[in-house]
Amino acid sequence: MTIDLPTPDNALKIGTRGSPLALAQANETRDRLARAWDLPYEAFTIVVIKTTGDKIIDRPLKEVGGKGLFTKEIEEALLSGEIDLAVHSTKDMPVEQPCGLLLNTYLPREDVRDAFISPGGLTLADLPDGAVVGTSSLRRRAQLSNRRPDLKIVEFRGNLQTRLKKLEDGVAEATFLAMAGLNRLNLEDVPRTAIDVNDMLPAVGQGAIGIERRGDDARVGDMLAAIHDEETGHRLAAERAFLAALDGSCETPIAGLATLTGGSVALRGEVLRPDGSERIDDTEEAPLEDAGAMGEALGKRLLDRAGEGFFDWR
Ligand SMILES: NCc1[nH]cc(CCC(=O)O)c1CC(=O)O
Repeated sequence: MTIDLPTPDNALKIGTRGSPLALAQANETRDRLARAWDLPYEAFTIVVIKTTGDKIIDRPLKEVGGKGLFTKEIEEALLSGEIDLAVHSTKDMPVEQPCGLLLNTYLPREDVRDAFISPGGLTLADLPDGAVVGTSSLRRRAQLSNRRPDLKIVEFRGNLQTRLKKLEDGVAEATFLAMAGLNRLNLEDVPRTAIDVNDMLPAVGQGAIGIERRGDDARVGDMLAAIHDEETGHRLAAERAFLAALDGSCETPIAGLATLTGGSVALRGEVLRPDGSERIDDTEEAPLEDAGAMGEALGKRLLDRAGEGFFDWR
């Protein structure tokens, strides 16, 4: 295969948000591409793009509304040719991409678990009755309310550093973060305990870096093929088809995690009422090639069992 590789004079442009986590993910992508194709770092430039979600930091995202708050400007830059590929946290990605764009390259997945973060070194089970916990995630809020209706949950937005500062300031006694984010930022000092996935099922796509590109850009497609992780790809095919069937937006508490055993993919999915008063979960398994169809079937089954109005606030 001969492909026209980028050079320092004609560098490949990698688009990303500007948060420390987003930059770490863009750097990992650049490192893997440089190694896979034996290119110098200078053959890539990292282009930081500010998204609507980054600009609005004082309101819960569900009030701002809509999907793609963290992706719109980045996808516009891809379509206009301002960047050649975009690096995302898959968990933040809508299930469908705009016409002309493809999201099907995934790097090897990090730890998928949520972390319980408490400066006092507490675990979830130790939290005293009525304790205040901060989170901006509807899924975590619903899962926590389901297990511990006694806790008081407060809104906690901002990037990882902002949230850690809020804990230091005593705004809440504990919060949750993805293990993947802590690991990618080498935040060994942050007091955390990893939560078993059976106690708190992660978000679809959690821990996976996804790379988006123009569908007609064969050169970038070839370059990305060298760093794609097949196993993560199969897991994400199941999880994202599950999410799509449930019409998951940031307004619905949904969790889902696929694992591979031998030649098959197993998926566990969960939906909750926003107030945590009810939780429905189920599992399904299929051969690898049926990952998408299986995910969709499980999503439809949960939707059926949930019935109309399940996700409404009350
Ligand atoms: N919604 C923000 C977000 N998107 C991805 C991650 C963590 C990294 C990942 O899951 O890949 C986080 C922060 C968090 O949930 O703690």
